[in-house]
Amino acid sequence: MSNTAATVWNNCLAFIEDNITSQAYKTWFEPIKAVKLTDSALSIQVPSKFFYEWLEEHYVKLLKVALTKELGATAKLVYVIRMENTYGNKQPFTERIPSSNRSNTQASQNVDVPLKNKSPELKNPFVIPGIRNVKIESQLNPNYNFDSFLEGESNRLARSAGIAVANKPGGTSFNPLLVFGGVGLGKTHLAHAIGVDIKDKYPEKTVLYISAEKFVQQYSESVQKNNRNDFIHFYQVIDVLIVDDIQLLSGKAGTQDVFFHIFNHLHQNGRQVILTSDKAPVDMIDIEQRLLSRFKWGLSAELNHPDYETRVAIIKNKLYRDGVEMPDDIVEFLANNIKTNIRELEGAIISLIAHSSFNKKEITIELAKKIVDNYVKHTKREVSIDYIQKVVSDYFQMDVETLQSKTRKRHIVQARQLAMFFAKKFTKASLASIGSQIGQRDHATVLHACKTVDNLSSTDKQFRKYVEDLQKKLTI
Ligand SMILES: Nc1ncnc2c1ncn2[C@@H]1O[C@H](COP(=O)(O)OP(=O)(O)OP(=O)(O)O)[C@@H](O)[C@H]1O
Repeated sequence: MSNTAATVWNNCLAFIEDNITSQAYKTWFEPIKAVKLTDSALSIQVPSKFFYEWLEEHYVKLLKVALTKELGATAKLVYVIRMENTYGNKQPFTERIPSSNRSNTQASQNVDVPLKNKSPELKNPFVIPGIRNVKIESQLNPNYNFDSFLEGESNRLARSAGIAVANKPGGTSFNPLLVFGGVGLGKTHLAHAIGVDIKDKYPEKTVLYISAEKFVQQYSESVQKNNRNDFIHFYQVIDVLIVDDIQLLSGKAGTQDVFFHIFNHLHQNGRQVILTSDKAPVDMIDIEQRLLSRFKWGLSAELNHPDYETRVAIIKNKLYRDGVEMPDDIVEFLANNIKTNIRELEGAIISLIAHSSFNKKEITIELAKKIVDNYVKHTKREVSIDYIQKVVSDYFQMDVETLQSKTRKRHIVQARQLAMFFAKKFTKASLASIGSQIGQRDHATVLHACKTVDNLSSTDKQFRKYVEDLQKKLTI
């Protein structure tokens, strides 16, 4: 019986399957098709250039043994790269690899290099050593590390998950790790800290930090320059991908699609993905469902507002690092007055130090009050959920515990729903976070409350008056 491409390849596959894990076999060998057999050269079709690079880097020896068994010592393997183009063109196409790619490899003398753009086939991988590891600048800020990221109740889960991921990137169930929380609460700092720690522990790993904004921009440039595939390949070789402010992909269907493919590739290959967002996945809008469900695969860890002790610790740590001393009563004053944004807390400290050194004045409580006024005025618009509950409870002459209780009494339910409605309106907190702060309810209850308040205010005159009164009280 004469050999055909299919029979030779099937025999090779049987041998390969016995020698690697079934996951690797499924991922890297099942998608391959044998397309041609001439003399002792077997052509196999692979779905991407990246695929070819991966085979060459990881399985070239195994392929050589398998093929030599079938076709003898002169066996040759030829790759045909056929891309199923999911990014616009409907037709699949066969990619031509420019010869410059080959000269990048640590080539031996007798490399059989295809002429530039002449042939879509990469000949004889057995004599071409693997593609060199590309060096990618990680874009990490070394000052944003775990030592400078102080632990408190508000960030314990996210910080511990971050440390677990850094110890074993891609090897925990926190993949992706999604860190979410309001403005200035440390999402970027924590994301960098994980990357910095991974780089310390695993210097050979390729780590990349990128803001979602930059990612969107790079993608649209790649579309303009018609090199989307290079863009995708670049991201597919990364071991640890950190994307900051992922909510910015909202409404950008093309970028979401490409990110979906990159994400799947990384995830399937055990690489680590770390994302940050100003919202919980459940609150993200205009993000495709299939992508949202990927975000929920791993762990979503929230950064909450820091409690008083953590705020004091953050201030003291900053002063210590800047070599500045400040009386305890001023530290306490700052911690008591700037509660919802660590960036503003840091800003107040910097302003205070600058004022006192430029004007050569002592740091006094009066100066602190003046400076904090700038921030508090600014933050006054950011009403806290505690404050909303207090105002609503006072208005209905009940205490906050009653408002939060499990009772189904109509006027208490309405007060609770109003508190949820205003919390959604006046704060950046997620539905889940509002629910947990107003009587331990879930996000669906908060959503229902918001809809009910909307409906009642357009149909019930008395109820509309409640909404208007409360709105005034909360915006004075
Ligand atoms: N736990 C912490 N310990 C020490 N510093 C912190 C902590 N959390 C945040 N910071 C500091 O607060 C500032 C704001 O943090 P960061 O920029 O990471 O916030 P963010 O949540 O990414 O904000 P944004 O929503 O604006 O993107 C940074 O200077 C950061 O170092």
